[in-house]
Amino acid sequence: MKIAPSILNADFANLAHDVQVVENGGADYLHVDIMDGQFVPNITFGPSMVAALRPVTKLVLDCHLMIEAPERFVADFAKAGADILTLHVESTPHIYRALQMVKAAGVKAGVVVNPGTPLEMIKNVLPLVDQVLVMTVNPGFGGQEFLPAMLSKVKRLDQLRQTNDYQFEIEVDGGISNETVKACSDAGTDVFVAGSYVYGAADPAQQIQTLRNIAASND
Ligand SMILES: O=C(CO)[C@H](O)[C@H](O)COP(=O)(O)O
Ligand SMILES: [Co+2]
Repeated sequence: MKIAPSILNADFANLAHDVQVVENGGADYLHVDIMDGQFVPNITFGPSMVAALRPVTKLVLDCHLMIEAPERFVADFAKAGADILTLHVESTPHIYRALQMVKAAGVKAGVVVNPGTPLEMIKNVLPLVDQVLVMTVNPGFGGQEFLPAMLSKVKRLDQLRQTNDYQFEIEVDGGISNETVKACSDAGTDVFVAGSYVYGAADPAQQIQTLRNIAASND
């Protein structure tokens, strides 16, 4: 199981410090939310943020690209030091080619589906990817409510993976907290993104530990 704090909810004026806090607190990935104001109704940052983060952390940089035609920026994010590039299937008519570009750049490739997008849309790229991200909120903002209907999507994805011996990890993103992490774990999730639950608390390291404990518990 992996915990991936999202810097969307960190203090941007003290980002290196906030990254250190979750790295020392046992995080596995650092989730970097890239938004372009087109694909989603919000703007964050681009490859220069990834380049700035690279020397200050050993954490895996798990970059979630919420941008139109992400294939335009694959080379820039790879050069900046991204470890995983996860692309929305809804963001390009050329998802297969875009994922091939990610892999050719030596970066792990992920595909992501919005809550309204069926798994049928990504069936043909499942043999290609290292990670499948199931959005458990509509993308664009942190602090939204978890959508429980997405649990059946995670379960079906896990079944597809077992039946076909696919190698990808399943990640969930949006509304992950002490109240929702266990259901996601039971459904077959490997990687848990958490923004406001981790950074909205006084002790982010404790929050990471709590998520890990609850996800791994047997009750
Ligand atoms: O991709 C995202 C939003 O589009 C973020 O990763 C996600 O919302 C994390 O924030 P929170 O845990 O507060 O829901
Ligand atoms: Co995200």
